Amino acid sequence: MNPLKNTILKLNRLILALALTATILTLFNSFYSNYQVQKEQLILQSLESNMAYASKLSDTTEMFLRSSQQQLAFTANALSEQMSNSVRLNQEANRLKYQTDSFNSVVISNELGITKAASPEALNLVGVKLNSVGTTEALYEKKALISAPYISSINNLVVFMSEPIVGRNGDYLGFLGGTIYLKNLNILSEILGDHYYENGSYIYVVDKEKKILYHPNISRIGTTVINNDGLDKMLTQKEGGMQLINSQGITMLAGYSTIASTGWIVVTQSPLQATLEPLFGIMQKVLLRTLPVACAVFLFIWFFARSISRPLQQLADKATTLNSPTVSREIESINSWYVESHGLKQAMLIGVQLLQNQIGELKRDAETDPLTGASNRRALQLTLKQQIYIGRAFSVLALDIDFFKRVNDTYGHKVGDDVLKQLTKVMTHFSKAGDMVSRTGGEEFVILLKNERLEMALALAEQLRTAVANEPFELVGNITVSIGIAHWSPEKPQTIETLLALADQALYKAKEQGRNRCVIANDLS
Ligand SMILES: Nc1nc2c(ncn2[C@@H]2O[C@H](COP(=O)(O)OP(=O)(O)OP(=O)(O)O)[C@@H](O)[C@H]2O)c(=O)[nH]1
Repeated sequence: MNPLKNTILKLNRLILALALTATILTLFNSFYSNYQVQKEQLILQSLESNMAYASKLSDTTEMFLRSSQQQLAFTANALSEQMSNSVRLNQEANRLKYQTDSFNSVVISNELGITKAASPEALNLVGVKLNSVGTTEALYEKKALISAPYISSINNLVVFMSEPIVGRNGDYLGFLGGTIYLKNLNILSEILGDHYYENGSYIYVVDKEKKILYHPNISRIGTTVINNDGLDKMLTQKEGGMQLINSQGITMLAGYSTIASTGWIVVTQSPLQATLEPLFGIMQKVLLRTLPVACAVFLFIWFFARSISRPLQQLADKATTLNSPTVSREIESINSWYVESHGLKQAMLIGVQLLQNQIGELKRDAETDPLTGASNRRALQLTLKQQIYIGRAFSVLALDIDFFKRVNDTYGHKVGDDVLKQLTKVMTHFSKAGDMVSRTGGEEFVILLKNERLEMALALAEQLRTAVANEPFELVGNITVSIGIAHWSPEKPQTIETLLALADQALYKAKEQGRNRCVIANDLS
């Protein structure tokens, strides 16, 4: 087992991991960016609509205040010669109170602050000297005023609007005042309350001292806003939008606008959480739309990466079986469709060719006798093994030159070598395809004959012996050989050693019997 296989990641898996990681990261990135963009968009939209709303409401309130002030101014002017006419004063007070919804109550006071007329009359203020913040300020300032909120003499939280009454000669004759009861149904609550909407959004109005003039929660009217991290900025910047945490600790998206004549600030705000509520649905849609594309991208990357890795993997597989005889053909059939894999394939093919040539050469060297070119004993052993393994009958001829020593002694070793080479040629000429001529010793040879019958082997041996005897060898003339014949058959199987020993024995007999002859071995077993 290859231990590397357990520790090193397979290219296929790496590619799969790469494709998966790339897809997930892309999906996550697109999802996250989308989420951020959508969130910012929703926040921006909410801020803008709250700003527009606050601006519109502050304009409306400003218009109302101006028109109320004009009404007071007009009436005050009309009363400049009527201060002693209590009937007329009452009429004007009632007209101002009932003709419009501008004021919850109306008072007309003289230059000493004593009430000359009041509406509604049930207040019973006529003849009373008013000491409230609004009336005192009106008497003191003697000009058109809108007061800060305060608790009135009849215990109402109010804002007091007043206009001085001036005689023809410029004498100060008193003032005409209209009161807005902040905690009761009033013109402000009508203007602002109409626009109150659900989902936690609301409108409130504060004055410069952060005192609440209008709030959908009546109990908060008249209280001072604390723990609101945005209000200070609103007071300095007059108009705009911001994210803030309100006094209840809720994150709000607020639009604000200052009413120019009073410095009051109209704030319209919506909870961040409510604003972002549609985000979940939007992101679900985004996910549903992105997912199929992401899957397609994943499949594409995976398929493409696999196509890139396939030839490399196939070449790597083949690299482990370079000694296989079919490896060249198998490498050839690999589809190397891009330059690098093609280069690798060519390099492997050249390598395999070189390797196989060298293996072939080494094999030949290892199995060949260098002098005669015949097979050596090792090659003979291998072929005999194969032959026995196949189980088909065959014969072996053990052949030895007669009196070869004399040849050497007479003509020299070199001539002896030439005789050995020429004899090998004669034997090769007589052997058929598949037969094998091998040199097993100095001047000893073994011929493997793959014919099945012993008689055939004997006949061939005789022909060979005769041919050698008739063959002229240069300088030496004629030589003879003796041959021992042994046979192997599946019916009488023998080991290689026994078979060769039998052939040698037969050869020995041939020598004994006078040489230049063929002898069949007796069965030793
Ligand atoms: N030239 C040459 N001679 C060899 C080689 N190998 C062995 N010989 C010689 O072969 C001769 C064999 O001699 P012997 O074993 O006495 O046999 P022989 O003279 O052939 O006599 P018999 O076999 O009994 O007929 C020896 O002189 C060896 O030196 C070789 O490679 N080249």
